[in-house]
Amino acid sequence: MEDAQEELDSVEAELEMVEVQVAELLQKQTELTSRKNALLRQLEGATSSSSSAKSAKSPGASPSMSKQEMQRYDGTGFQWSKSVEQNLKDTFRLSTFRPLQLRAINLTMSGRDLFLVMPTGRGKSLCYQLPAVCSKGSSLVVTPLVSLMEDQIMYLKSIDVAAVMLNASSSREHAKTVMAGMTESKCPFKLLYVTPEKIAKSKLLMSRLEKAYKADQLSRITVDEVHCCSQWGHDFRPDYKLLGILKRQFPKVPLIGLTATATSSVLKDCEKILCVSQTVTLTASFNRTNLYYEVRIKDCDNDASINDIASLIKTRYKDQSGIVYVFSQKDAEAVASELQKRDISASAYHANMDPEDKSQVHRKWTTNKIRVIVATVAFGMGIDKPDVRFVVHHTISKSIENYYQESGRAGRDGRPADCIVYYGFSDIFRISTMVVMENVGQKKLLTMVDYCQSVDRCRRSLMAVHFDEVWDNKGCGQMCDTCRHANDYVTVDITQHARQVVQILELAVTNDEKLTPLKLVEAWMGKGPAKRRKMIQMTLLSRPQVEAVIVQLLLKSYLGEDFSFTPYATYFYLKLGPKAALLKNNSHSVSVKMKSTEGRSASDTSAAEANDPEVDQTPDHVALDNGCPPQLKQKQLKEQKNMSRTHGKNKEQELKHGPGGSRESVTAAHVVEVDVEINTVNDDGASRPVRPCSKRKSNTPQKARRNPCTNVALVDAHRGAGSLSRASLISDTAAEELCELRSYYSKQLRRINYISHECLAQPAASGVLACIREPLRSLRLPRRVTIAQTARSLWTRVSGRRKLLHR
Ligand SMILES: Nc1ncnc2c1ncn2[C@@H]1O[C@H](COP(=O)(O)OP(=O)(O)OP(=O)(O)O)[C@@H](O)[C@H]1O
Repeated sequence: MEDAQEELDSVEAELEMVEVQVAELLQKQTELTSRKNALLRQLEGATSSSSSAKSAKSPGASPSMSKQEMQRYDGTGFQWSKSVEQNLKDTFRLSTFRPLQLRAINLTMSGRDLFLVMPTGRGKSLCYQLPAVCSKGSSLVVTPLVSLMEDQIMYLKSIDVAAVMLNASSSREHAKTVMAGMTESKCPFKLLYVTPEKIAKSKLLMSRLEKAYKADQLSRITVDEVHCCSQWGHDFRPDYKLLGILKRQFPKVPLIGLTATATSSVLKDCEKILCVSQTVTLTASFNRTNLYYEVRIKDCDNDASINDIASLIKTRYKDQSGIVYVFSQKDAEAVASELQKRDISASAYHANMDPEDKSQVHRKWTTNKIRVIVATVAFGMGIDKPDVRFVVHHTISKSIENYYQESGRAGRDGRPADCIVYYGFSDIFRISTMVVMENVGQKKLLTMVDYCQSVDRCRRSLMAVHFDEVWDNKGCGQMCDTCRHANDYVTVDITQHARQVVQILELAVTNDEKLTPLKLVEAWMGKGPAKRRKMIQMTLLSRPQVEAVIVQLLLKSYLGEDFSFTPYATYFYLKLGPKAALLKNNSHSVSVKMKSTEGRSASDTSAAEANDPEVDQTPDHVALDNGCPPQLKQKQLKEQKNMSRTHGKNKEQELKHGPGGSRESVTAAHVVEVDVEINTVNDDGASRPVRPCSKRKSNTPQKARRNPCTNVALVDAHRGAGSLSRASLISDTAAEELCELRSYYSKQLRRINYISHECLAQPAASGVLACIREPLRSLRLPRRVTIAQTARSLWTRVSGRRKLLHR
């Protein structure tokens, strides 16, 4: 039995090692694959004729159109060209086409099926509205939202283009007139807007479309927001899945799908769903050069972020129009009311409002009677107010596509505008529970989190990767916070922190416990049951740093997500991720990029101020994180000042390389590193133990952490000058722990004493004790270890000696 047990232990140990190696290889594979893809994209970019009009390609297996053939569609020698030109000027009152518009119009007029991927506000609508005006009969336009239809119809009416819509709330009378008109030889309207639900549910509509098709009166099928077809798209709508019927029934009618945010895999899916093949895809660069992108860290105190937003609106965006996006209907009401309290003309907008109220709010905002609209994502697609100077996200979006779409409401007049997102730790998990049911919801959310967490990569480059676009960082033109503060970050080794977090989660597994992100943060910061506190290594990082480390570990798969469902709610937990085992390997390290403490905060300049010589752009303060709200910055600044008073010149060194010259730490709040020596040396060179310190109740670990620097104590003030080089700066918390450890150690010593007396059956004699005490006294623990490691190491040695005695 014993042999079997022994072998089992060794097999298990070996297995563990193999698992670590497998995980390491998998990590390597992921890195290599992503590098390979980046290189392939680079090569593809170098060979393609990309410009602002990036490419014309087919998302499916169908062959792409040749460059020459494609260029032909930029011309004006088609039979419809004259009419197109004339209507552009006379009907739409525009003088020239924007990039890709003419190509798209010529392609659809020549009967090709087409996907047009163009950033928000670039003018996709013209690419189906102008052909509709220039064609016989009417065009069918499938649109996801009634509000979108209303906007378009309002606009078309204003330029005298006849357009109608059919949706669930259309009266019977209206529906009858529209359907009758569809088959007339001179159709009374040029565009018919319908929802996908109408196509799926109205047999009458389908039969009328059939008649119109046969009468050659159905000129085009337009699918607006075409990404909604795909289950991989961010706005997947099941009824869009049924739109394949249109191309199956009316194969000769050209289809044009429009979207601002579809990746190639989404388009592939759309192609299948819509039953089109040989589709030409025109992709314009996603880049909107007039938008300034910025990420700010959201204070856990909601008031602080509201104050920050309010102050932005009242100063930087004084008298300007903008949108504040929020997470929920409740947030929309609350944030709008908070802004109103701060004398800002703001109104809420969300799906649960009365349609009449929604229209009223929208109208007032469009006519500048309300300056700020505080909205959920219900307010988005099709909003075409040209002078939106800012789009602030009070909560991060659920994906990059969503963020791009929502922030894209800004600056549609081509003038500078700002897109600011407030990124908060707890918001990640609120959204996570919301998107858990979505196909790739978690993955998309983490990409958005990665966008926010990034301190070194251009925000545009992150979007470019997401939208499969080859990107040159120069294209940003310093119009994002990371480019504007390019060297404002340091690389930090967080391996030890990662091990501590993993240890807490392992302990939770042992105790059959699940930890929410908040619980994990608190546990790591030393809150929670005393029993747990004793068993884990508490961190001295500040709360924002703790949160940043945890998010990084989640992004890097050292941590994973776990959900539990009740009939009323979904709960989010953190668990060990696939790469957690790698941390068992001593040679494995985890490093991340973090905002350095030096330099100007990203939040200090906007798109408008970027080129303003009046604005002072010299570094004026020390920042801890990406553009914290001023209140938070002040708090952190205060901490830093305290710190610098204590540590003086060492701070510089520690910020760059971490305590002791290593690259361990990044911010001042993290400089309390415990370097324990149980024995200290007297002036005379004799070794003596650390004096027990009296327990001070006021110095709870929490309090000590809140003000880590003011309680810094020198372990032994009586050290001689020679031993000062080894002196350890430890906080009261650490000193307290050390005292506890010492008393524990003494108890063990007494136990050994007792055991040794019993075992050796000798009268109480100092000789036995001396033989243990001396080696114990001379224990010199390695530098740069934590208290818990010290305790473990001590205990191993103490029990080793006890075993010796037992023999
Ligand atoms: N060729 C052009 N010249 C000048 N302005 C144009 C041109 N084409 C479109 N616009 C204007 O650009 C604005 C945005 O156009 P449009 O609403 O079609 O954008 P979009 O790409 O559909 O955006 P979204 O995806 O947000 O719906 C409109 O005000 C439109 O009048």
